[in-house]
Amino acid sequence: MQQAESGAAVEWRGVRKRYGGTVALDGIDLEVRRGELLALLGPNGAGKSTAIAIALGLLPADAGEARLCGRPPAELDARRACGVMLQSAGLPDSLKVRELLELTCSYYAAPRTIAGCAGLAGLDGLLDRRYGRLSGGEQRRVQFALAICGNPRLLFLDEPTTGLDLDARGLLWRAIRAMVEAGCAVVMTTHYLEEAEALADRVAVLARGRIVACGSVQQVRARVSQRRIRCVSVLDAARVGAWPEVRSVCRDGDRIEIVTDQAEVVVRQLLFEDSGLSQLEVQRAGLADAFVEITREAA
Ligand SMILES: Nc1ncnc2c1ncn2[C@@H]1O[C@H](COP(=O)(O)OP(=O)(O)OP(=O)(O)O)[C@@H](O)[C@H]1O
Repeated sequence: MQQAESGAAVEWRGVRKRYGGTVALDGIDLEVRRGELLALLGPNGAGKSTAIAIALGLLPADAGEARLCGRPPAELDARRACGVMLQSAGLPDSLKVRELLELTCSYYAAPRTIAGCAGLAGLDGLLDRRYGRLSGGEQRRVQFALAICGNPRLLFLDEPTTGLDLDARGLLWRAIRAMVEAGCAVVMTTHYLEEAEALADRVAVLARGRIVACGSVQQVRARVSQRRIRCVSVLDAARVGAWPEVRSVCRDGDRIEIVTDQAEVVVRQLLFEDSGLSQLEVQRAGLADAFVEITREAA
């Protein structure tokens, strides 16, 4: 199947969706290209799953449209180019992992080998186990293997690492990176902002059905001027918290941590008031800080 003329693997153009009185998507425009991972971020209920469901043709848009590789999502060829890992899978409990993989591979013209899927998703040793007897994290890895077994050119991952331990999460990150390097376009939702920071080429922040920030992780971080100051100090946290430039302050043992938009002013004041202050660090906003700030503004 040919790629869209625009080069987008998936695109949303003016997409709106309401459920009764609830506006889930309020006109979103977004696209993801081959070899690019877009992290779709947003608080609960922001509209992320609805956006994915519309792109997959599982839900109709009220207005606007989504395209997969330039085609309407309802077209079988367009959907065959996609791998999908949604939040709930509804797989039959009684089938063994190998059987699930063989069955799913059989839908595709050029699937991966079972061993290839198992290696990427960390399923070695689980292939002859029944799906229903696996732990939640093991089931999530099987769902990932099913999403990639057709060698997709476009991969939708809705909170793929929820419930995974650190090793399994690391393994999935490596597999996702390998897919992107091989030219796959990936749309991933996650509530783990360090995951978006580690994997995403671009992030889009949804709030109340609108895209309120979109760009590289650096660009989104740069949207907020916040800095975090950490130091060992005897100053009273409540007193520091009353300075007009300080947004928040907390004490952890002998250390205090301050969030501010005016780091230089606050650092000068700290040093002026506590000559014994030590271990001073100033850090710019991380993606998590930017996310909190941007979604707070949107609310
Ligand atoms: N079938 C439905 N009927 C009514 N309202 C719905 C339905 N599905 C979703 N909604 C509402 O639409 C809004 C967007 O939901 P959606 O599931 O897309 O959000 P989300 O960003 O994926 O949230 P989460 O992070 O919690 O998964 C929410 O207010 C939700 O309650």
